[in-house]
Order: sequence, then C-alpha cells, then structure tokens
Amino acid sequence: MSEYILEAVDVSKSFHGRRGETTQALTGVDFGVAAGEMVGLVGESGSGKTTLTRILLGIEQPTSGTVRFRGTPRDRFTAEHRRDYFNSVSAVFQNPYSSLNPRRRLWDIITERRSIERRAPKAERRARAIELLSLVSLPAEYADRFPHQLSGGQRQRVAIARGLCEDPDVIVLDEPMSALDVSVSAQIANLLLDLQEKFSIGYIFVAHDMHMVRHLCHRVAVLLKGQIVEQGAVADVLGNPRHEYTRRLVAASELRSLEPEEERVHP
Ligand SMILES: Nc1ncnc2c1ncn2[C@@H]1O[C@H](COP(=O)(O)OP(=O)(O)OP(=O)(O)O)[C@@H](O)[C@H]1O
Repeated sequence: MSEYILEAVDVSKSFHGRRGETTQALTGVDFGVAAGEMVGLVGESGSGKTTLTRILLGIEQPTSGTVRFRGTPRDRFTAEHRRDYFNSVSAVFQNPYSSLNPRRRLWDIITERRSIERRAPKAERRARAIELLSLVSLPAEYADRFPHQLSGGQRQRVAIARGLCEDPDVIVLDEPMSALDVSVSAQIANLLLDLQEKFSIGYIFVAHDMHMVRHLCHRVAVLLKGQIVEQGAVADVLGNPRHEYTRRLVAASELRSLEPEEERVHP
C-alpha cells in the first residue's frame, strides 16, 4: 500500500468553456503526501496547482484518474470514509483578508466545521476555539473578536487554527505567506513547522517562492502545463534539476536572492 495519506493517482482534468473550447488543466498527475512531510507544489501561473489542490480537497472532481485517502479511492468511500476524509483534510488559503468571514466572531470562524459536521453546541465550540487559539499563540480573549480587529499575521494564525479544528492529517497550504511581510511570514513558517512536529501533519505547500520551498519542504513537485515534469527530494530537484523548466525556476529565484536583503524571505 502507498505510504501517502492523500494522493492523486493518474489524475487528468479538463474544463469546457462556453464557446466549446477545452482547457486541459491537468494530465496524468501522480502526487501524494505522507504523514509529517511537507511537499511543495511549484510551477508558474496557470500550470494547474490550484486545480490539483481543489481535486485533492474534493472541491473539484477529476475528469479521469482518482484521489485516494488512506489508500481508498474516492469512488469506494463509505459514509464513514467520507466523514473521515472531510475532517482529515483541510486548507489554509493565500489571503487572510478575504478568507475569514468579516461578520463572524473568531470562535465561530475557527470551529465552523464542528458546527457543520457535528452540530456541536456553542459552549463546546468556544472551548475548542480557545484551545486552538492557544495552539497558534493567540490569547483566549481573541475568541470574541472579529477578523478586522486583527493584523494580517494574526488573521493567518486564525486561518491555521480553523484548519486544525478537526485534528487533520493533511493541510493544503495555498501560498499562506505570500500576503504577509517578511518577518511575519517567517513567524508563520515557524508556527507551521512547530505544528507539524507536534501533530505529524502532512502539508501540501503551494508556492511561488523557491526559497520557501528549499527551507521548508522535504519533497517538491514541479508542474508545467498540467503535468508534473519532475518530483523528488528538494535537495535533488532544486540542487540538481533535470528538467529545463525547473532549471529556469531555480535560476529565477537565485536572481531574486541577489536583491536587497529586506525584500527577501527567510523562514
Ligand atoms: N473553472 C475553470 N474553468 C475553466 N478553466 C479553468 C478553471 N479553473 C482553472 N482553469 C484553467 O486551468 C489551467 C490551470 O489553472 P490553475 O488555476 O489550476 O493554475 P495555477 O497553477 O493554480 O495558477 P495560479 O498560480 O495563477 O493560481 C489554467 O489554464 C486555467 O485557466
């Protein structure tokens, strides 16, 4: 059996436009994440990163191929599998300003899944929210605040707390640091690493920033026009890229590293 908790197996996805045109967003993608590992997903805009993560999250269905969770393909899920999958796979999105509902208090946002899935009473949800706030190093009294009362980094901590609510095995991190400034993004990176060590979470880290991938990820997959052209240990793929496209990505990030220090990100 595969070592992966969550994996895409030979996944292809095409979108059909209104005028009959077809976009082949993914072709024959094999990609997975194991417990406690961080695997980077890189590629230029439009290469299929979002489509792949949406398929892994169950938001989008593949045109062909399948998603397996703990070895079971989605089309063979029982109701129990489906519940387990729904609770065990979560996501933290790029923009903490748009991903949190501005009209709801933080305890409500953080424990939303608990309300949908288990219809948990308010007292239980508030207590869980306070535990989760502490895990992301925010004070308990934040439970009753609204998102607009928080800084960008604090909001991203709240988004992470929400992602942790049902003790997930896998979290999709969709460029979670890209809207934050350098020092805040380093703190968020450290928080993610601490949580991974504590709970052995598998992270899928969608990134544009190759420095982040180099510093944080164990493995990396490189997507080009919907196909994975290279994947493996970060040191091999980024240290000794075999594909011309990976070489270009690495070279572009090295050029950026020659920019002034304050513009760079150091996790
Ligand atoms: N709902 C959709 N309908 C039609 N085409 C789509 C849809 N979603 C994605 N696509 C197309 O599929 C391809 C892959 O897009 P995707 O958003 O997955 O790329 P990406 O690597 O995540 O890009 P970015 O880094 O800009 O977010 C693109 O050509 C995109 O235009």
